[in-house]
Amino acid sequence: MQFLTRPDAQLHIRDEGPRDGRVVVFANSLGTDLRVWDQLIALLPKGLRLIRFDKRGHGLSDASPAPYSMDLLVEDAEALCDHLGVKDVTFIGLSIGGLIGQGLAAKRPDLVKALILMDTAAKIGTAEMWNTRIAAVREGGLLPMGPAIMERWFTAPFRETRAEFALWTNMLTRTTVEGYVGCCAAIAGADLTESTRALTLPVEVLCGDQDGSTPPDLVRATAALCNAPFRLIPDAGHIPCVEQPEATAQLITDFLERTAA
Ligand SMILES: O=C(O)CC1=CCC(=O)O1
Repeated sequence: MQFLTRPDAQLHIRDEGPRDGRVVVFANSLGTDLRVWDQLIALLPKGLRLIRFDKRGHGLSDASPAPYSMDLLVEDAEALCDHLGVKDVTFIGLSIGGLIGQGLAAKRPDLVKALILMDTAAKIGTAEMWNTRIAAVREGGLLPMGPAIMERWFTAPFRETRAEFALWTNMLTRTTVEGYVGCCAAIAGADLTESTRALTLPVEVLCGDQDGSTPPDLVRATAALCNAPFRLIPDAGHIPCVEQPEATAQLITDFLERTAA
């Protein structure tokens, strides 16, 4: 078991692949843990060093008391890279993980040499929307809102035909309330428009064509903000790495080839 000790929490991490391989760091979405990358990672080229982590209150990581700030979540990712002694990483962030990636690339250009933003934006939703969700989760937990969230995460064919769908629902609804609302608060307070506009590293932006959480037009606008190519992934909702791992892995592989040292 690998972990990172932060002042107020132990974070579960996974660091796999050759030590001298190109480093790729993954950051998961709200309500998912590092297993969200399992199928995708199996399809990536061999020889990469693949680093993943569970955000606070997600997966096996400790849930420090909410609320969290985006600065804190970016510091967690920064501490992870510093702890493992990696620089020049390619950072792949899904949804809130993409916000973390944008924040880290702006704060520590020495750490991040290339960025893939998946189903994310420089600003996601409004503070009012997130505060409503925080209140609902504090009141009733995650179980009641599971079905509505799943409709945004996955397309109807995936929800209706794939036996594994129930397990992804479990992943969401078993997320700790503290970790979930803590991350909602971080999203509510994050507007990275200006710092993302100023990014100069290679960026590519991907989005499921049926993403109901960060719809394609929102994600496309963030790609335009940082002059990055935007690619739609067909037949996918908010979590293309689960729903379309082959297509997503191909796009990532192409990006890695284009940005090889
Ligand atoms: O819960 C959702 O609707 C999806 C989501 C928004 C931000 C994130 O990380 O996931």
